[in-house]
Amino acid sequence: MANVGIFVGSSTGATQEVAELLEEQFEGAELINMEEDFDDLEQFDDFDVLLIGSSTWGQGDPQRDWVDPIMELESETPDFSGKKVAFFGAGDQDTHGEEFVSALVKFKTLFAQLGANTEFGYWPTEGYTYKFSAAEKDGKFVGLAIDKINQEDLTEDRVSSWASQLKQEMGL
Ligand SMILES: Cc1cc2nc3c(=O)[nH]c(=O)nc-3n(C[C@H](O)[C@H](O)[C@H](O)COP(=O)(O)O)c2cc1C
Repeated sequence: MANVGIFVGSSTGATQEVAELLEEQFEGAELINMEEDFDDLEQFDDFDVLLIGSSTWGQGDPQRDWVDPIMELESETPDFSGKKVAFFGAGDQDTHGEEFVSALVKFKTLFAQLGANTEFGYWPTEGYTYKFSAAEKDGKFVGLAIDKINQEDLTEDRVSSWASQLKQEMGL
């Protein structure tokens, strides 16, 4: 099995919870919390597969623990060609439905610019009610959208189906 690294930024634990569920699904995966475990960009080198997790804040912004790593990725532009990358994150489609999980697209754009293959883990928008999401492309989210605040009961099923989908798409 490929080395899977799950990198997650989470302020109230919602995206962290998803990361932990994913860790159970991918045998041998390593979970890196961006606040507690992340020191430098070389940590991405250890993995063939990256699962990148971030909630959305402000006007569709990434979670705060990602701010510095994103700036470093943008300035140092490491070569991520050969890596398979997918994205997940929590949002609030009711109170923040004007930018629901919008941060996911920023990660997808960045990792694609670094040469990674990011065409994995598109997720249906059916079953969500939101006004707008920058993370919606051709009628699908560019990664797994989770809403712990309004749809917590759906989280486990969403995570396990997304994990099965990724295993198939990535050939894991
Ligand atoms: C000030 C504030 C701004 C937020 N902005 C957004 C947003 O733009 N889009 C969204 O989907 N959710 C937004 N949220 C909701 C959070 O993403 C949501 O609470 C999420 O579960 C937090 O996940 P975390 O605990 O993994 O950080 C916002 C919440 C707060 C308090």
